[in-house]
Amino acid sequence: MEFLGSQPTVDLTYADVFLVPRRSAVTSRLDVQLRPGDGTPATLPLVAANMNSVTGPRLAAVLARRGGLAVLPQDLSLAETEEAIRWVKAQPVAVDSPLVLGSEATAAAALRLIPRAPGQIVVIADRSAADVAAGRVPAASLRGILSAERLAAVPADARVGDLVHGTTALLALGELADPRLAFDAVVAATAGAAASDAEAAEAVGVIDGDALVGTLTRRSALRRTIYSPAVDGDGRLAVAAAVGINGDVAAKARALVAAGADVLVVDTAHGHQEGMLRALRTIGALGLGRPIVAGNIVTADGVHDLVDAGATILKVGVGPGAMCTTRMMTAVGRPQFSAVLEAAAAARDLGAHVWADGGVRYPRDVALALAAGAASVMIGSWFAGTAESPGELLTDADGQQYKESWGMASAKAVHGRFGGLDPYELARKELFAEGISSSKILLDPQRPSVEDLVDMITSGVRSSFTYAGATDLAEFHTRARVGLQSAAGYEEGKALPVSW
Ligand SMILES: NC(=O)C1=CN([C@@H]2O[C@H](COP(=O)(O)OP(=O)(O)OC[C@H]3O[C@@H](n4cnc5c(N)ncnc54)[C@H](OP(=O)(O)O)[C@@H]3O)[C@@H](O)[C@H]2O)C=CC1
Ligand SMILES: Nc1nc2c(ncn2[C@@H]2O[C@H](COP(=O)(O)O)[C@@H](O)[C@H]2O)c(=O)[nH]1
Ligand SMILES: [K+]
Repeated sequence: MEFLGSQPTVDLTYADVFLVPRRSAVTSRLDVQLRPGDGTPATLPLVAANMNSVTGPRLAAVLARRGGLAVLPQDLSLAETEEAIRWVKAQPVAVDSPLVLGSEATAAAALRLIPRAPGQIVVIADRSAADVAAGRVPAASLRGILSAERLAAVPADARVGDLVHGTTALLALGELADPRLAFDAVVAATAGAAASDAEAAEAVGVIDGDALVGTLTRRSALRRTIYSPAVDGDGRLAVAAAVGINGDVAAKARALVAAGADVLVVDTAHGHQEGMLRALRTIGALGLGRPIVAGNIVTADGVHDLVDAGATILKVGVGPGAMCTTRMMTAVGRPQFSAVLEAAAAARDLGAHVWADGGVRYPRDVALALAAGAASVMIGSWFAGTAESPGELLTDADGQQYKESWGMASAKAVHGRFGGLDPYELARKELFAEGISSSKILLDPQRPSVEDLVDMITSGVRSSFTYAGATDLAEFHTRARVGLQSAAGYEEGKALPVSW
């Protein structure tokens, strides 16, 4: 990366800078390759943050299916994390995991599972209690597929079993191996289907033997032709898991890898501290054979010390997070663009990589983090406002759907993490909150799914690469030319939703 004009003398964040277009030989945005090349199985430079309001098994599976990676938070118990990893590993790679409801469920119950928005579907099946407990969906129990659009048009207490009409097209998983042919198969199977529920009519059930294993819509079949899933050595969806720096770090790291975690993230607010170095040496000595991400840091010194202790990827960012009050509480941190730039340069010299963590609100911020040298970009709050994040889907007084988010150093998170301690120890921990305890993250009605956000972000970033004349991340790192802008320059870049 180079600066347009002279090297800046103050630290910068994403809003301070812009990318300059330059002569390009890349003729199509679809020729761009977004692999982070950081030693993880990810094929996209996107990571979902290890926050309780962001990453759960459902979001992890959906993101990995498109090539991103999600980090299960360290606040889940070991048993919960192992169960989450097992669930992700059991999900289909080529088709979507089915969201299943019994016929007796109401439309309101279905709309707590999926938002009232385009592209959202639910499977209706009459399963036995034993099948429900085992997570099995016998193909014979399938009653049909309903879209959120249809569910939103009926009374809240309508039984979903009464709403399914006609038969759902079924395709065998074995016939869907080739992504391009699978798209055609979905189109052929749904052509001319009854259109009382147009969106559901464009979805197929996918069976393997006598079990329903997934669904596929035209959109998900199209996505499959564009993205490559992030998978482990056995071809199962990849997932990362976080550990803190306290407690029996070795036992937890070993257990997470034994459960199938593909990447370990050692995470604490102040990553450049002895406790972190100790934890990294302990984990390194186990020889687990997994990429080790560590943070958070914002300096080249931090990179040197953490890599020396065994980290292969550095998580960079102190204070930029949407739920984060660290800068206002402590004055500590660093504007994120400069933090990533310095850390990435130091990491490159050591053969290590950087994840830019926090402060991403637009696709441009992802492009700029990559321009600064990051291999991948971690997103928290933005992904909290999606159908797949773990929180309950809520509706505010204006009818807008939202989910709650909170910081991992907030009083709420600290209370959850240390609730088992005696009251005195808990009270001491609660003195140091550095995050927001409750925030409302609206679902974008046009982009309710994390996949919709991935589409939006990657299309922006692919385009950034071609403006810079880069076909892959390594070229983007060298070809990106960055200029400084005023606040007015930044404002000028925004679209105008109403006239002035
Ligand atoms: N990226 C960011 O800007 C930030 C991120 N976070 C996130 O919040 C979560 C919780 O992290 P964390 O609060 O570190 O909790 P942890 O449970 O990981 O514990 C942190 C440990 O470090 C010690 N410590 C020393 N100095 C500090 C400090 N300045 N801030 C925090 N701990 C310190 C603590 O001791 P003692 O409690 O006795 O001081 C404790 O032993 C993590 O996911 C973290 O990434 C939190 C803040 C900033
Ligand atoms: N200082 C704090 N930082 C926090 C807290 N919870 C999470 N985080 C950090 O934010 C990023 C995600 O950033 P976002 O802008 O995408 O939401 C996350 O990965 C953490 O590093 C907190 O309570 N305090
Ligand atoms: K902030």
